Amino acid sequence: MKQRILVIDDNIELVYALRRTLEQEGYLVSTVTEPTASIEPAVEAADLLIVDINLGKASGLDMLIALREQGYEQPVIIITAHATPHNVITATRHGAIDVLQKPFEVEQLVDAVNRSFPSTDGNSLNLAVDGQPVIGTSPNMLEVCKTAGLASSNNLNVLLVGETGVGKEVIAKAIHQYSDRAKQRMVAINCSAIPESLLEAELFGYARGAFTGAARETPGKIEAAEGGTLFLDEIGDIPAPFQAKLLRFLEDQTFYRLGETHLKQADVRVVCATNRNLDEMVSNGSFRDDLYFRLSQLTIAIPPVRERKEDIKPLIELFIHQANNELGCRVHRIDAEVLKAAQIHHWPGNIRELKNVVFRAALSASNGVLSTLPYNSAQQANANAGIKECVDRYLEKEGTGSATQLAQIFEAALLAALARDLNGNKTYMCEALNISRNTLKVRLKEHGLDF
Ligand SMILES: Nc1ncnc2c1ncn2[C@@H]1O[C@H](COP(=O)(O)OP(=O)(O)OP(=O)(O)O)[C@@H](O)[C@H]1O
Repeated sequence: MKQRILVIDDNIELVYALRRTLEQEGYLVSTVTEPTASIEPAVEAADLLIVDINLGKASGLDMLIALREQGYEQPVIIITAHATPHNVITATRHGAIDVLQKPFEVEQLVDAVNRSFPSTDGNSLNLAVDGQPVIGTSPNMLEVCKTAGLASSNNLNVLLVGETGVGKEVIAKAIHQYSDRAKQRMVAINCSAIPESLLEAELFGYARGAFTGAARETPGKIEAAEGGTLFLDEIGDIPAPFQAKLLRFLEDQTFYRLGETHLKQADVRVVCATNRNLDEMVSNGSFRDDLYFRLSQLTIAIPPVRERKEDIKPLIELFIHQANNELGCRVHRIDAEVLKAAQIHHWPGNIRELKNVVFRAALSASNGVLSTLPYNSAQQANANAGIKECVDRYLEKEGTGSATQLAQIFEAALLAALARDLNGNKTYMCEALNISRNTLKVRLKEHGLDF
């Protein structure tokens, strides 16, 4: 029997095109273009829904939530021109199996539809959401938000990995805020900031007199997070003895306060983060493999900012707005050339660095325009953090390569550094390199740096 698809979108041309495509694929398609009308009968008859978020006066997300509340369990694919983290996480949190950003290729939709049918076994993806002003509509962030949505709908231990400043804590908060535990607290511990001897007391709590200075009975972070989420940041930095204790706790969520003999039972969801390479640490024996497997029931790799170029402009706009509010600056915009340079900067400190740089620039901006970005001098010294990292990565992955390959890596790093230093001005870049504009364009394109 043919599968029935219901398309809900107020864009008549798009609905027509989708109907044609899906019918050619062998599906039976019905459509709703005026979502104010009662849609339940049409939903009832469908095996899969394709829903736009912005339906004029109505919201596809509200509709999805309402349908779920009424017990409609069909798979839903969300299509939207506004794939913001909030929208993506909310959609996946409420059981959308995919979110496609408009404009999309017809094949992408057909692919998503085809994938949805074999998976009507109750294992469809649910993802998590965040209540923070989280920027990120790049394809890479879309994937992160989808997995965060999945995480928010279950209790699996989550491991967030990514370079410093990419937003691991932000995503941890998102997972918590969109989960059923949102009414309880998310309690964070920065494992690298606590002396080894105090980690256990901090996490499990202690009885009066359990150690010198333990003046009164004190609950630990696990108890503080009861019913909510425990966020263990910098998990790669915990010492071996503590790894064993944490593993024991994760096995059945029971623990003793230090100096007590009464076993306590916890109900917390554990989310961890690290910028270290745990795989490597497991291989060299500095991180227990059993703990690693336990912590990484769901792993979310958050890409560095340089792999989320589409997000840089909205992030800068957000930070300008924040600088205006928090520091009393009066910045209206960033100069177009400066923005271009920012979009190809290496950003080793990721979003944290971007935010600091924008705040500093906002303080010294004149005429309401950011006309330069004061990149960190430490990082400038490293101008070529990029070069070192590229070479290391290259040598790691590829072994020793040919001189030509290495030259390519240096060329890419040189172009990126030059574009940054010259604020993305191609005329100056051509002069500096003594090459034509066309050659510059080709070289930039070849290295994925075209702007
Ligand atoms: N998607 C985002 N949108 C807006 N701001 C963000 C986003 N992601 C991160 N930030 C901001 O960037 C800064 C760094 O984020 P966060 O602390 O979550 O990074 P992290 O990966 O946990 O860093 P570290 O590895 O150093 O612990 C914070 O000020 C945070 O608010």
